[in-house]
Parts: sequence; C-alpha cells; structure tokens
Amino acid sequence: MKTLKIAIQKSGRLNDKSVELLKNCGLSFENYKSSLITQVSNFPLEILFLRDDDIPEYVQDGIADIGIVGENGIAETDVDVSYLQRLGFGKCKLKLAVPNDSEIQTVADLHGKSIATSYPVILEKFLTKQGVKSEIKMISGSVEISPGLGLADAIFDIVSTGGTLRSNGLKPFADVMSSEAVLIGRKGIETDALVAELLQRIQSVMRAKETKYVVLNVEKVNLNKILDLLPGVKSPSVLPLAEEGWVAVHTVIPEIDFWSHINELKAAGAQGIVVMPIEKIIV
Ligand SMILES: Nc1ncnc2c1ncn2[C@@H]1O[C@H](COP(=O)(O)OP(=O)(O)OP(=O)(O)O)[C@@H](O)[C@H]1O
Ligand SMILES: O=P(O)(O)OC[C@H]1O[C@H](OP(=O)(O)OP(=O)(O)O)[C@H](O)[C@@H]1O
Ligand SMILES: [Mg+2]
Repeated sequence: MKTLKIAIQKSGRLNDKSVELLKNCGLSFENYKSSLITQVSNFPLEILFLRDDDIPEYVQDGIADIGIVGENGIAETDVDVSYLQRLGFGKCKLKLAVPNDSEIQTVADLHGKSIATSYPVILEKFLTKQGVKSEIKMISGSVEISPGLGLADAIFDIVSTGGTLRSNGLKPFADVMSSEAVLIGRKGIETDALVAELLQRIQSVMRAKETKYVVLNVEKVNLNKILDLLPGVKSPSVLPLAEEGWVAVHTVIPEIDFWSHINELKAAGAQGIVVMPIEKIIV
C-alpha cells in the first residue's frame, strides 16, 4: 500500500502545533523528538522533521507529498505548490522596524539605507514595488539586535506580540505581509485519496476547535426566547427535565456566537449553562 509523506518543522514555532494537529487527527506516532523520520502506526503516513525553510522545496520536488509551513516561508522560496488548507496557528506579520529614535518614518525613507532580515526575497519584492532601493543584509536569526550593533539602519522580521521589538528598543512602521501556517501539497496531489482523507480529518478537528457543545436549562415558557438567541442553530435538541415545566436545550454553536449572547441568554432565563469541548465535527 502506498505511504504518504508529510514534512513538518523539527523544532521551532510551528512544531508543537503541527504535532498536536496530527495527533488530534487520530494519528499515532512516537520518537518524534529524537528521530528525523517517523512512521504513523495507524495510517499510511510517514512524518519527516525538517528545518522550516526546506519544507516548501521538499514538497515542490516531491520528496514530501505534503507539508506544514508558514505562508511567509512559501513566499520566501517562491515555489509552485498547492495550498490545501489554512491551519489557524503560527499567525504573525512581517514588519519593517527601526530604533525608537530613528529618523526613518516611512518606507520611502529607507532609500539608501541598510535593512537586516532573514526574508530577503519578500523584502526585495516589496521594496521594488515601492520604488525604493536599500541594501539588504541577510541574517539567519536574532535580526532584532542588528541595529543596536550598528549592522543595519532598519530590520524586516516576524512580529507577533511585538515583545521582541520592544525589548530591543525598536518600533514597527510598516506591515508587509500577514502569515499563518498552511498545509501545502505537491501540484496535483489534491486528488490523492489519502490526502483527501487526511484533509477531511484536519477540517473536522478545526471545525470542532471553533465550536462548543452547549447545554442549558430553561423554563418551557421561555424556550422560544432562548432558541431565538442561539444563532445558526437549525434544530437544537430539547429534552424534558425531571422538574415539571423545565427543559434542557442541547446545541452546537460557534464559541464566538455563544460569548456574544451569554448575557441575553441569562436574561432570557437560561440556567445551569454548561459548555463542553468537541473533539471532531464530521459533515
Ligand atoms: N512569534 C511568532 N508567532 C507566530 N508565528 C511565528 C512566530 N515566529 C515565527 N512564526 C511562524 O513560524 C515559522 C517558523 O518560525 P521559527 O522562528 O521557528 O523559524 P526558524 O527559526 O527559521 O526555524 P528552523 O530552525 O526550522 O529553520 C515562521 O516562518 C512563521 O511563519
Ligand atoms: O513579536 P513577538 O511575539 O516577540 O515574536 C517575534 C519573534 O518570534 C520569532 O522568533 P522566535 O522567538 O521563534 O525565535 P528565533 O529567532 O530563534 O526563530 C521571530 O523571529 C521574532 O524574533
Ligand atoms: Mg528557518
């Protein structure tokens, strides 16, 4: 039987969430900290643990069939692969930043200045579009310390909370790109039956993550008010309680909708509200 190969990051920002996603898909595998390749015991899948920078090319060239990588990683390597699924983690922005006391305030001010980055391809494309010519200095990590060391006038790097910029005395002044982790595949792999099955599992895990199973009790006289407040629910289950005149409403709703209606639900007479996580939703 054919075995599919997936490439994920060996260690770093995307490793934990990639492993967690695969495990939540019901895949069993071990030794992933010590080995660079591991076999899933209950699905025909091999997992390759790689540097994130190498994943787009490995997938394009068919060394791996599919892979998990940041969108910025794909843009940086300029590969031709298929996007199979956005994964909702590894969300970050790529920004230009300068020391707090710098005179540089706009992208145009970067003309003739030096910029340190680990993402020279994305930066070069952006600057060319803006008609700005700067000296790009490629650095493989700890980019944020380069202005302080006198190595560059500005930096172009990943920003999430902004904590690393702040602690290095830097301020962002232009957003260039947003990124999140995505599942990519070799061109044409979309039609593969194993890929389709894995994708279905991934999508059911992701749907479940955003959705909650909610149970609440309400007096029958208030039932319609409660049902009106539960958005997107076509047909919740309504079960009688032992106490005469009361019912329990069971429903599955996006967590965001639940929180935006919680006070109205209480005001409409909902009691004993229980919210439970869902493991998978198969549609
Ligand atoms: N602070 C962050 N918040 C959210 N996502 C991030 C953050 N930093 C990086 N990422 C995303 O995770 C990817 C991997 O980041 P990481 O810092 O682990 O890369 P790396 O140091 O190049 O790792 P490797 O050793 O695999 O080459 C980035 O390309 C980006 O898409
Ligand atoms: O805005 P923040 O929340 O501070 O995140 C941004 C930092 O996160 C990433 O580095 P990471 O911590 O993954 O370490 P690395 O430099 O070793 O890749 C990135 O390169 C930034 O330095
Ligand atoms: Mg890397």
